[in-house]
Amino acid sequence: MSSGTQIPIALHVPPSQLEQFQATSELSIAQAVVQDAYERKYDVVCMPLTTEAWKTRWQEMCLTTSSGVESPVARRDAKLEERAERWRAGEGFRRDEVTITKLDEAENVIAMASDWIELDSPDEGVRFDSEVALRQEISYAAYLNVHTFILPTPRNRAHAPDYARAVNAAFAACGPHSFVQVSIRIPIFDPTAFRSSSSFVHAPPTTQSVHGSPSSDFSVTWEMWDIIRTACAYSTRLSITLDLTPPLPATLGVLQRWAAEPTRHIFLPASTFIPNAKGYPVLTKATQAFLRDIIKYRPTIILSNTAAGVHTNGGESAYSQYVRHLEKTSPALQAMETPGTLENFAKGYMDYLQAPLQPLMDNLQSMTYEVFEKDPVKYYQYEEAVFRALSDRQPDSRTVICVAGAGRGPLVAGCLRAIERSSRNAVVYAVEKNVNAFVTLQERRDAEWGPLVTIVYGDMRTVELPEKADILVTELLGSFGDNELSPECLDGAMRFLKPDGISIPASYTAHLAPLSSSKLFMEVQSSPDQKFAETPYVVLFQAVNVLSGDGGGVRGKCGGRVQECWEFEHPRRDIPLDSQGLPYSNAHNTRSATLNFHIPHAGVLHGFAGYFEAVLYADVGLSIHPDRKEHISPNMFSWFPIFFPLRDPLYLPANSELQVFLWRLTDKRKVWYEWFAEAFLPKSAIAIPVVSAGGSLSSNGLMSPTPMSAIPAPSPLLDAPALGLWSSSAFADRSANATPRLQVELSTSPENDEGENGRIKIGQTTLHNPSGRSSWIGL
Ligand SMILES: C[S@@+](CC[C@H](N)C(=O)[O-])C[C@H]1O[C@@H](n2cnc3c(N)ncnc32)[C@H](O)[C@@H]1O
Repeated sequence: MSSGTQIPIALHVPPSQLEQFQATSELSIAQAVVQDAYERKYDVVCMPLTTEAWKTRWQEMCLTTSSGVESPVARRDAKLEERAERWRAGEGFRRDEVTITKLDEAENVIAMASDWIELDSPDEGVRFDSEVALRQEISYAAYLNVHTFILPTPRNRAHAPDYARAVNAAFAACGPHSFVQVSIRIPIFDPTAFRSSSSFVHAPPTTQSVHGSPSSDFSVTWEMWDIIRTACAYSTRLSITLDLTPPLPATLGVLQRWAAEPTRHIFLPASTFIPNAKGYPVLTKATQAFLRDIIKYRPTIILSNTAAGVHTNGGESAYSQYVRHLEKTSPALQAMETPGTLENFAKGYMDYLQAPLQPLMDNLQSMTYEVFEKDPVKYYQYEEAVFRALSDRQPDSRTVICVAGAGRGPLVAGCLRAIERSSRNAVVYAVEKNVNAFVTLQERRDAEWGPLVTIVYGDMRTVELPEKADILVTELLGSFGDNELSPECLDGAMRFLKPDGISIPASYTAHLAPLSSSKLFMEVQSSPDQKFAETPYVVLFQAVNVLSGDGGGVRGKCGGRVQECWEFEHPRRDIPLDSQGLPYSNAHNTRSATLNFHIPHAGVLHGFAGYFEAVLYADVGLSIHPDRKEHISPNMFSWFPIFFPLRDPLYLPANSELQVFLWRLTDKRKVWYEWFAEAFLPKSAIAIPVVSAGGSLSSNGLMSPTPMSAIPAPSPLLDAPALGLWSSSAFADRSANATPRLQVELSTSPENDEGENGRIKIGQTTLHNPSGRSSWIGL
């Protein structure tokens, strides 16, 4: 058996191999199969629930004609028809038709439904009789407490809804107290390779044989899965057994979509392995990379046909050993085991929806501060920013630093270290409105900090300081930058900043990407209250897929994979202020974004991922932007992304465009977000092949680079060193109130410009959270 941390490896025992096992006085056939697998060092057995005897009886009853020949036209024997009718009325299995009869035989067995069941047969009669057979099998599996029941591959796109409806009905057949998990065996692509050349035909036929046009589209099997899980209302008891029998496509975008689905098992036959130079079984580079990544979800790997000598060297154990090698060298699993990484820190938080903090309205607990303070990266970046700002000041100057929202004091300590490193003359004021944290600040002032630090209790929007500050240091940032009301708090704190004073952070931006995730959608839907589908959450994403691609899309009008929504800059000197130095209204903190995303592969939109990036000072910053964080603030784990859910999923075909509208709105008491999206299909996309995230398929089917007609705006932080624009001296030359970031015009190609007429509207979401009815942040 495997150790607790290893992923389980199962042995697939097909119906033909069951015959090799004999029942003895001590062991039933099922027990003999399981014992044999243990001896061969497998953890679990994957075997059929039924025998050949059941197949034979079903075929006799449901397919055979009086002449014994399967024929749609011949008249059926009246006796057979009567037998079939009695069976349809609810007759069960005979003892020799099932492989398992006792509860203890079912432990450590993944059961497979009869592989001849054709819920999507072109023949209506076969479909209905297959459904009766499935109900019988699944209710028997539930009776025996089988934990997982794998259904045969859907083979016929044209009848995928028939398959889906039958699966949903089968769940009901198990009864309300069953926990049996149903897994659909799905190849990543190319169902034609799986299409049985001799589909059953019921007699007499009631419909014409329709298979739908053969398609090599990578999306077909995923589409069938999407129909099934939608018909089953995203049941948590439904999962995927991903069948890696056909070779994997090389385009990552196609593979990524399976990461956003509940893939619990991977079916990996010996034939998928290729021989290495010494004849040992190994996997192609694409399959290796795919498995190394998906292994982080701890699927059960079902190995098949490993004893058949498909490869000349290594023997049967070489396949499991190779899987273990991939597991050991999986970067995702390694990161989870390495202290100091985000993955290690957040092991228990993956894909869990958390309500964002409201540090302005609520007083944080000491435990919450304790968790923040475990992240050395954030505090180092702040210290470095203050150090650079101090170093840019005259050596003989006196600097007043104000840390507003000091919490338990880690930024104060960072400022003191920066003062020492820069050898500047400076004092620190620490402002905090959390009465409880203020006790900790008093303690640290007395025990650690001494006379350089003055602590002030109060709200930075109203408190008075004895002198004005040169540098205002705050960390009021949420996962989306402004969602913990940093803009509003800083408006108040600007009263005590000198006219030429600076804010750390100088600016922050919010970024968005369209996201698919069954898991997150199911979590949101688990509450009937619509409020939960209109609330942004903080989530560490794992089983998700970003649906957008880079490259402008078919019309050349789309932006990048992750797009910037808006920006806040501090200090902002263009706002009229009242006699107390406060803005008259909060209107200047409203924002709106209209973003156009290219969707290269078909997918289901479940919501949006939100990220932030902040310029602290010069080129020192913080980022959780998925493509830039590792360059700007590597291994920082203080913030997880934000998730804006959708109330209903929105299907997006390959090469579609998604236009997203997001608003940050405000009244006197609160701030809230509203969101809405529309889907379009470019007219010219209807005739073109699938375009991948990183390139396009040319007419000969080979990859060619995508023409970059629209480029994403570069990061102000990332691009700074490369362009040499934001060195400290270059920044010092800029006007004091300008934020150091680049403005880049998005270019579009006029020859592709078809205007609004160039695309057809295909769908939209509802408006989420109108007037902040479900979620808001209190001022
Ligand atoms: C995210 S915590 C950061 C704490 C600390 N600076 C750190 O980095 O560990 C934000 C802190 O700002 C405080 N805060 C939020 N709004 C404030 C306001 N208007 N006036 C004073 N303090 C505020 C909160 O109580 C909280 O302690």
